[in-house]
Amino acid sequence: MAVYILDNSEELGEKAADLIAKKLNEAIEKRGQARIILSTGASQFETIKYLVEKNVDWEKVTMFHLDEYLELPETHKASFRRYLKERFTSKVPVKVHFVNTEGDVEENLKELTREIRKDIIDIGVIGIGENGHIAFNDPPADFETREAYRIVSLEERCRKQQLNEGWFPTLDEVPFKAVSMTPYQIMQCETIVSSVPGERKAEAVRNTLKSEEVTNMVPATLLKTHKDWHLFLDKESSSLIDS
Ligand SMILES: O=P(O)(O)OC[C@H]1O[C@](O)(CO)[C@@H](O)[C@@H]1O
Repeated sequence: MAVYILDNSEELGEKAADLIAKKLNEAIEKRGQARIILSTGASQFETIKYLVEKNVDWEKVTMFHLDEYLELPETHKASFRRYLKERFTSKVPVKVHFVNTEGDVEENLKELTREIRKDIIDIGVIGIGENGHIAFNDPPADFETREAYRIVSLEERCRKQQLNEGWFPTLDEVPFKAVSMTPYQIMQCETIVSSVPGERKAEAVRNTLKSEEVTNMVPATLLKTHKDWHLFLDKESSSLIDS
């Protein structure tokens, strides 16, 4: 595990993007292609903004999508497909595999699972929620399932976070269910980079780093057992580490 503490979210995003681009270029050099998983949310704004400016042969990169709300049209401003299209896939010519929640979702997930398991994933860009979640695996997260994706229920704190971030006008409008990559599948990435800026993440960061055990009540603790996990914090998100 490597922890980097930057002054602010801009510096955090730039440094995280540097590392992600380096890993993508190493994979392209070695295997002729690179495969990346991207997460979304306000915490990933700066990382993705700097990432698309990096010197990478993007045509050799395939992007997989981490999680998505169920029953939310792509036209909704909270749609993660919309987010990724606006901020990433419209800016760099990558191949893309979205979590498609239109039509037969189970069938779509089977197809996505076949695609993701065709080869290794070089890098997972995996944010951490205020409740310590990774993707939409809220506590208590299922660390056991070997599926790649599954349909999950969202806990109240996670839904409130989405409201507070301004993605939805009322709590009632925040979906109760989502498709999420599983913790098991996340852990298959060769490298994991977590960009976690901001004061509202300070508690989750402290709980993740301080917990002596891996616990599904703080799902991000699982990342501490990964062979190559890089955690990018800023002054605010790291403010409770020593408390
Ligand atoms: O950026 P946020 O909204 O704080 O979310 C943190 C993480 O949680 C998820 O959004 C799921 O809510 C991930 O995709 C994201 O990186």
